[in-house]
Amino acid sequence: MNLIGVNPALPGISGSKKLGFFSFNGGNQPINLKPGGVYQIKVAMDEKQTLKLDVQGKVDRFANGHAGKNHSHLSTIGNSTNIKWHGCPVEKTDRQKLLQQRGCVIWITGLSGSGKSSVACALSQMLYQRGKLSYILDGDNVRHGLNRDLSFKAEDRVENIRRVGEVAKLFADSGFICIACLISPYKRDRAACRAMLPTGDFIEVFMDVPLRVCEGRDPKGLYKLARAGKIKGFTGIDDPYESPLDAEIVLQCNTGDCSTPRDMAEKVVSYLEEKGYLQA
Ligand SMILES: Nc1ncnc2c1ncn2[C@@H]1O[C@H](COP(=O)(O)OS(=O)(=O)O)[C@@H](OP(=O)(O)O)[C@H]1O
Ligand SMILES: Nc1ncnc2c1ncn2[C@@H]1O[C@H](COP(=O)(O)OP(=O)(O)O)[C@@H](O)[C@H]1O
Repeated sequence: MNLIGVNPALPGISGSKKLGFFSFNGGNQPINLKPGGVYQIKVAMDEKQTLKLDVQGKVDRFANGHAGKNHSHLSTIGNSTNIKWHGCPVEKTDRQKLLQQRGCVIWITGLSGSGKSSVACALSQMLYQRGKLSYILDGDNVRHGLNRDLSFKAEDRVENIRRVGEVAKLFADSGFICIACLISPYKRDRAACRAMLPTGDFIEVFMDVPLRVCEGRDPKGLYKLARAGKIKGFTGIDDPYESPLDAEIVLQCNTGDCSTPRDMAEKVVSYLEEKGYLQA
């Protein structure tokens, strides 16, 4: 932690005072101490002449990905004016300790029929068997409720992804491993969802399955209808899909002979394990 412009008379602090700004995960963030809270604050200078602060007690902590969280002032966020973030003492880290896992978002993108839902279900099952909590946000399912007002025209797909991204962010903040599986055809929208989360917590999984394989499966008969012109704007037929170039995990299947959804999910579990998401 690099402290900038902090009042050195820290031990005498009382009431609610903003101490200044410190660098946390790369950004300058204010620390607020609450009236009535008990804090032990150690200040030390390291060999690089950087002030070090060690605060123990109830402190408002900040994490990346909480754009617009302002603990002291009224804010305008989009069309919402005069709003103020309400912090609570039980935070993400506390929930994660309880669950013995780290909240994150596994974002599975790919064409219709590429196997997104199958991998999501296999992954959720494998995590459950290990005692890890996950929740699936499946595009098809979310369109049955929260996003029932949205169509498949470009601007509605954008809104679909934005809403699911925001919900996924909340799940991750709750400590869950949130598995979002949507076509999510536009790079920009996936990048926007990535930007909602702390670095590393958005794990993009690309179902790299070519159109001919997906079309060959066609479990819902939708490709057939799209080819017949009965569905307009179908992804991969007459609507675009922008493949990711920087996905954390690529699950490939070039032929009809693919590895099973379970084997694919295994790769995601290994990634989570390696990155420390399966422990607090
Ligand atoms: N025009 C069009 N294009 C693509 N897909 C269509 C369309 N119309 C209906 N469907 C069915 O909707 C499912 C995709 O919903 P998503 O919310 O994941 O789509 S998107 O991310 O907003 O593009 C998708 O489900 P999956 O097959 O599970 O991907 C389709 O069954
Ligand atoms: N790895 C796989 N190998 C062979 N068939 C698969 C595989 N994954 C999924 N499928 C089949 O492909 C079809 C589409 O799978 P689904 O998971 O619904 O894809 P999506 O959610 O991307 O539309 C289903 O009939 C499913 O049983």
